[in-house]
Amino acid sequence: MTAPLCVFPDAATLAETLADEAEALLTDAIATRGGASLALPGGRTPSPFLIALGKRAVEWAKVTATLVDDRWLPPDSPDSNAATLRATLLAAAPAIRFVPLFNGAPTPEAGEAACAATLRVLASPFDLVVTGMGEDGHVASLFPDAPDLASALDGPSPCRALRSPSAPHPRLSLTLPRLLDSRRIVVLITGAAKRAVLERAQEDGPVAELPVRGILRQTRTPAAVFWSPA
Ligand SMILES: O=C1O[C@H](COP(=O)(O)O)[C@@H](O)[C@H](O)[C@H]1O
Repeated sequence: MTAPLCVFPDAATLAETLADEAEALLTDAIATRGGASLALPGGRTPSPFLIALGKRAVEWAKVTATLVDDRWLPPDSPDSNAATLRATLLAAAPAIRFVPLFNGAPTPEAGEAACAATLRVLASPFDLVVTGMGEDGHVASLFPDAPDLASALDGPSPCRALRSPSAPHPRLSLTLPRLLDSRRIVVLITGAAKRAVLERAQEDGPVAELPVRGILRQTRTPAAVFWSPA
């Protein structure tokens, strides 16, 4: 595995340590380039980190944030990743320029081209990408059982509409090349089940079987896995 595994005693320590690193990266980007950009995960695991990050003294008006993926749902849906971000980081730091993935089109397939156009005008590379991982090895919404996965693991588009028979809601996800178009990428996971998946991902096998391998194996972007037991 090229990405080191950083083990923390608990989720709170993990969250504070990652918030420290994110604060330093954003502060440096603002000082060096006048602005900073990051892409953030949905799901349940990242909330302590997003809350911790919101308490940091960053010049938030100079920060642009988007999501690594979202469920194709209106932003007030409780299952929307944008709703989670609004309830955590954006509640504490409303000056952030938030660029949602959901754009109101009836399906992610219908919204994909407009979303790709929006993403293409964002800064490249991101200063930081944080992604979660599911127990099937998916990162962002790169699900192993999504029929269109191959086109999201490779290819020029920054985002893809994806549907997984095992996941609720159709999705819009950053593609693997866009996720890796970052100065730093961190996979944020907790629990024994995900640690076991991570160990399986270190074995030989295709990226399409466990998409997290696409982050662990690459050498383009400095990567790490942050894990705590709970
Ligand atoms: O559906 C999703 O799941 C993954 C993992 O979520 P978690 O609740 O197990 O942490 C998440 O990283 C992704 O952004 C989300 O859309």
